[in-house]
This record gives sequence, structure tokens and C-alpha cells, in this order.
Amino acid sequence: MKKIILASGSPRRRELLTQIGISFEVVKAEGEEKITTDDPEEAVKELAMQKAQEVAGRVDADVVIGADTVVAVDGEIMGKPKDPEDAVRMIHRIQGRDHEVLTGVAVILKKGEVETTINFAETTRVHVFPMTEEEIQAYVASKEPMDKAGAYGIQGLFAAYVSGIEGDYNNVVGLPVGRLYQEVKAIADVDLRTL
Ligand SMILES: Cc1cn([C@H]2C[C@H](O)[C@@H](COP(=O)(O)OP(=O)(O)OP(=O)(O)O)O2)c(=O)[nH]c1=O
Repeated sequence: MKKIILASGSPRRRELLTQIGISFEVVKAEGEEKITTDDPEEAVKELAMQKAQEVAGRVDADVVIGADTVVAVDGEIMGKPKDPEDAVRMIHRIQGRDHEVLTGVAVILKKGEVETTINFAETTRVHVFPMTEEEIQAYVASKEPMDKAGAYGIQGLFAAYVSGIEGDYNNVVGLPVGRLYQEVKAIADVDLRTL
């Protein structure tokens, strides 16, 4: 059996890869990633690649998958909230309007001496109902926002405030598994489920 590594500590990404029948191990990337651009698409691609490269550099594997998710609204990139006040600020920015969730994906594949890299960003538009101050405070008090980009989880309590999305739902949760699986098959001729 060839070795696939997910370079992410996110339980959501783990569940999504497992859901489509991929067997893998988790090795969380260490150190701080650095963004060198303020373009959200380029930023998430860069962050995902840094995570995948860090792990591929120290662990022997056939495939390493890195990912990073951010929320973008009016050109502002929002990662995870620093504290509850930051979470309140982020929810204020997205309530009652649309924003984008971007997940960058990086895959490093090694076949003998040949190394292939795949790096893309997937964007999903999310529409959020208007929220009252009480609703925002109660949502942040639930602690659900604290480990999530943009301070919300569409798969959790926050679903009560989502009126719709355009694009891949799994991308909002943290990994566009369909596109990931298909791109690896098309570009590297590798089936991640049977590798
Ligand atoms: C917008 C949104 C984000 N998220 C999550 C997905 C990611 O886990 C997290 C964004 O943080 P990331 O920094 O992308 O990932 P991570 O820190 O969880 O894991 P690692 O750095 O080890 O790869 O936000 C949701 O679960 N639901 C949502 O609706």
C-alpha cells in the first residue's frame, strides 16, 4: 500500500477524505506559514503549498496533501479569529450579505524520481441572513467559531443563518474533495482510492 499523508490537523478534512474512500495518515505541518500576497486565491494556494512542502520535506510518502481555508469579504482575508471579540467582528462583517470561502489545495506526488505538484484554489459563495446583535453574541458564546476561518462553521449551529451557497459545500467545510480527487486522477494519472 502506498502512503498518502494529509498535512492538516483539521478533523473536517480528515472526515471528507475518509468519506470518499481514501486511506491516509495525518502529519500536521509545523511552523508558521507566510502569505506574500493579498490576493485571496494566491494566498490560500501559497499556504496550502507551504504545509504540503513542510511535511514532504521530512516524511517519506508517495502523496502529501496540504490545504488552507480563508473567508474573503470586500478584499479582506479572514482566517481564524484571535479571540471572541475578533469572532464577533468577523460575524458582523459577513451577516446579511454574501462572501467567499476559498480553500487552497496542494498535492505533492512522488513516483520514483518524478515529482508532480498540483496547486489550486476553489471558491464558494455563501449567502448569510441578517443577524441580530443577540444572535451574534450567542453564536460566539457557543465557541463554535474559534477554530474556524471566518469565525463560523456551516456544518454546525451557523447553518441557521445560511440562506444558500453557490459552489462546492465541501469546500466551505475545508476541502473540495471532488475536485481534489479528479485533478489528481487527470493530471497525475493516480487514483487516490486505490493507490
Ligand atoms: C468557513 C468554514 C471553515 N471551517 C474550518 C475548516 C478549517 O479547519 C478551518 C480553517 O483553518 P485552516 O488554517 O485552513 O486549517 P486548520 O488550522 O484547521 O488545519 P491545518 O492548519 O493543520 O491544515 O476552518 C469549517 O469547518 N466550516 C466553515 O464553514
